[in-house]
Amino acid sequence: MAGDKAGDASQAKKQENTDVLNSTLSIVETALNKLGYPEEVFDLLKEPLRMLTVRIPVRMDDGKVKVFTGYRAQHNDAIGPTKGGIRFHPDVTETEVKALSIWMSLKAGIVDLPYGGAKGGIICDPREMSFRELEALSRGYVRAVSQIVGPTKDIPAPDVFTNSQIMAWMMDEYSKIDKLNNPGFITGKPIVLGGSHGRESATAKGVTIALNEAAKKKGIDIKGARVVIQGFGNAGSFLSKFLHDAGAKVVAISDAYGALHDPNGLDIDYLLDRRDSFGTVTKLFDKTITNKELFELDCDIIVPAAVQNQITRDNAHNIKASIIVEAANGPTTMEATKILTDRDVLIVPDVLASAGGVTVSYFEWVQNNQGFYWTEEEIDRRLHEIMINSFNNIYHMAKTRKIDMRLAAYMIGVRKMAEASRFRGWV
Ligand SMILES: NC(=O)C1=CN([C@@H]2O[C@H](COP(=O)(O)OP(=O)(O)OC[C@H]3O[C@@H](n4cnc5c(N)ncnc54)[C@H](O)[C@@H]3O)[C@@H](O)[C@H]2O)C=CC1
Ligand SMILES: O=C(O)CCC(=O)C(=O)O
Repeated sequence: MAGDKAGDASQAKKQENTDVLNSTLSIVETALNKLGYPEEVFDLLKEPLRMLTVRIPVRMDDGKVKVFTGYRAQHNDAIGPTKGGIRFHPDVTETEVKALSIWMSLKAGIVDLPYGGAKGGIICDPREMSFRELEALSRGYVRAVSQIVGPTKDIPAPDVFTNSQIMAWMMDEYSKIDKLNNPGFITGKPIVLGGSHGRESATAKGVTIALNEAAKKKGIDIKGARVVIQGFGNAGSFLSKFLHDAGAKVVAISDAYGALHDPNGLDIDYLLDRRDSFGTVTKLFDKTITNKELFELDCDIIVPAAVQNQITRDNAHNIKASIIVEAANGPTTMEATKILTDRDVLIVPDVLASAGGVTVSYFEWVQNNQGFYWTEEEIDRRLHEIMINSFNNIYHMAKTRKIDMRLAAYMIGVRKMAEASRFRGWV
């Protein structure tokens, strides 16, 4: 028995930590320690203030009722209402939603929005559901969480496998419950329902700005730079277009089913034309490579824009890029971050690189509240200014403190929330 236990222990030691909540908390704790906050601040921030689990019955097209499980985590509302997307994905877990809500708090801190973080998720596979079933699920989720959300409480938005149509159904359902037309309840809506110009492409635009800044630091010219992008959904597809139009060579893209590679650069406009609404395109091709092979391709820049834990200690040593810009939430493990940083690969962390989405969501909410709408040029100008300042603050802190950009981003992201919690007398 003792021998078995020793074997189990060494096995556990060998396993890489891919628990996103656990990893995030260890960086939050380090950031708070470095900023000189007492342990009680970490104690407050290590769990969402509220975590609601809901069960959503939906009558499916075959006449049977299927009950889905969903979550809404509200991390910290010391600064203002909480904000964050809703994910529809078969792999959603309570732990993942908690981690995602903490990342939202950090993003809001980094780009200095008057929000705390939140996130929602439903365990489902929308790729296998009809339009009608998806509408029923979206409306059911809003009814289930309606007590804790609202334009001055918690404002949802799109994330993986959710889009402006789903936001529209959710807004309509909330407006019925609230007996008011309430566009500020949710962001990422269609423009005709109070959506903002530029929200659909905002995450990718923010990533592009961060990528450009990182390339300047590394002395890489975007024109001709070879870029690999994982994920061809909202973030990945717009990003491929922006980079292609800027003269970069997008040599590979992927979706959940595989990847396409051409060392001479892919025909991005053709692929954009053929992708479906879930960001799937590789199924149309015979010659594909795997998502695993994708990360080991010859290239200058990699952008993971799909799901978490894609760059791990198993592939970090084989990565050839000198810049990684994290459009996805949590794509790189802590061990991989260390391996890559030691190899002088510049990692622009998710909480900075992907903050363009929530920034333009904030603009959408402001426009809904004031009932006066801005042009796309206005949105772009404001987004550029915020992303460039945020990038440079974090880069500067990383350089002066001799730490990686992830820790620097966490230090900047957590500070305002910790201060607001202190002023309120919570800690
Ligand atoms: N949509 C937004 O505004 C924001 C999105 N993000 C993050 O960006 C990432 C992508 O989100 P979206 O583009 O909105 O999602 P999406 O649903 O539009 O697209 C997801 C893409 O990832 C691919 N994918 C899904 N599972 C995969 C897997 N296991 N392996 C490889 N590829 C897989 C899909 O095929 C699709 O191409 C997520 O991590 C999300 O949290 C971050 C900030 C804002
Ligand atoms: O647009 C928003 O409010 C949230 C976007 C989001 O979920 C994210 O940044 O991960």
